[in-house]
Amino acid sequence: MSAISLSDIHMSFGETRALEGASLQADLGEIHAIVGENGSGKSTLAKIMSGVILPDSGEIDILGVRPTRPSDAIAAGISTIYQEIFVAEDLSIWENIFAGVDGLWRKRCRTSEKKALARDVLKRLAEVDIDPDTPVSDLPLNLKQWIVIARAILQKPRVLIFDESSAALDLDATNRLHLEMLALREAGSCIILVTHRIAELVKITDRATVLRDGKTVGRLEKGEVTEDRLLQLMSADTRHNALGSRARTVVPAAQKPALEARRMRLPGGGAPIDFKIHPGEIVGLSGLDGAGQSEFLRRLAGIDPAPSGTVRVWDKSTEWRSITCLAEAEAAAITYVSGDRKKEGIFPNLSIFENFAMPLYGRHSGRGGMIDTETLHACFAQEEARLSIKHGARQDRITTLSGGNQQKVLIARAFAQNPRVILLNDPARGVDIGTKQDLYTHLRAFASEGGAVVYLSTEIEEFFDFADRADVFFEGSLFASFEQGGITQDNILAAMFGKSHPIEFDETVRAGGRM
Ligand SMILES: Nc1ncnc2c1ncn2[C@@H]1O[C@H](COP(=O)(O)OP(=O)(O)OP(=O)(O)O)[C@@H](O)[C@H]1O
Repeated sequence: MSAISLSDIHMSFGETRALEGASLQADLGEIHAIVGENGSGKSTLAKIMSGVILPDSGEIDILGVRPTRPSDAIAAGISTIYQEIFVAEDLSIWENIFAGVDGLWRKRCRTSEKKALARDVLKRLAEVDIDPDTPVSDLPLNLKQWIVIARAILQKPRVLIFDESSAALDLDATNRLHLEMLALREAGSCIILVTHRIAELVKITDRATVLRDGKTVGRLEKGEVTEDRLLQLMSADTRHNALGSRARTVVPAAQKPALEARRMRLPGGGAPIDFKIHPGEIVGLSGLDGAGQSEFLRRLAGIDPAPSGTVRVWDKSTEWRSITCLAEAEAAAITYVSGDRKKEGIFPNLSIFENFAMPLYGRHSGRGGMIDTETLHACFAQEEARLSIKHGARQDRITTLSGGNQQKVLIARAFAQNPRVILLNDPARGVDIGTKQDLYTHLRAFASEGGAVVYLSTEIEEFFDFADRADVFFEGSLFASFEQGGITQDNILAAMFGKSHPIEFDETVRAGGRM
């Protein structure tokens, strides 16, 4: 029998059947992926393995234990890194790294040792040398993600479950994470990997279990884990496999840009940035973490002020209008979708519908401030169908949705605002491959009707056949731009590292480690 065995698991949340006959068998010394569309039950299965929720029925044996509480799982050597980044914002880095595992360390480890360990592990994982007393609230999202990963790895787990936990990491960081996973596998641990980054998964996993609508629909052995096979199993619908390439957008020479930045400098950044996007164009933004692309996008959206330079839009009635704050961006029909939904996207205490409708209330209210809920519900129905949002009742809290479906609500909200320019900051984080492709289709349709799309992604593959141009940031400035044809993995990777020509990468690192 396998070291990890779950058979015929059923689990419902009220009316929602999250798992309906899911099974998984994995062994120590392997990397095992759980794959499936948004809402197919992956996180629920991961939470059952971690003792966070108890299933309604089914057989469970993980290293001889059936965890009924998180502490059972931890005691048996099972560590989990969840999709949402759980850190205590008011505590320091070292306190966060040792939070919850203090009982395991208290007797053996003094505070000074914990601080030293915390500093060392972050040097290795995140390649930053940072004071372990720094409050976590001051840190960017990717460092918070590393803290959570460090906490799990320091427990030397026998089973380590990653639930969509590389989603905040850039390419370089993901490669380092893969090396950690491979080292743990070598040491005899089992890694359970839940991810939508299919290309990455194919490189690193030994076996895969595929879920569809809460059921296990396939188990793939090493040689069988291919992108095509996974897609076939994940979705009964074959439409996702037919993704044609995008015809190049030809911008008339005299056309005014939909949005432009002139001589913009980023805080602590490098050379001033000149940027233009025309109606009908899709521009991809990328770069290693901290290279400035995210800061740049936020300034285009009017969220943060630029230390120097201007952002402006062309409007037939007013001619040029500058954007210096959110209100001006909204008035100019610029919408922004954040990939950090927990921090700046969702309102966790509100319902699914309220999260969608909130920015639309002003637009759909009549005399006396009465909100036209009927129209808003019709808008919701349209977007729900467009993005296949899987949910229970509309009045349920947004937090009852799977992570990917929460993200879809935010994307739906942006579309429903009838923008002229849509700015997306890694929007497909945690979104399944089928929905990603649907999202590209909708963005293309939006562009073909004259909209402009700026799309930041940590996954280079997202730009192929999709973007008209890919702009790559390096050390706080715009370093290189590639047009269709030049948008290749080698060109973009080289520019991310500040090189003008494709670099010879060590294939083992590119593939995620030593196989
Ligand atoms: N606490 C909850 N209350 C109500 N419904 C829930 C709850 N947790 C999960 N669900 C529902 O169970 C189903 C499976 O959710 P789960 O989070 O396991 O999916 P997933 O495959 O991990 O999706 P994703 O890829 O989007 O993270 C979804 O329909 C979700 O809305």
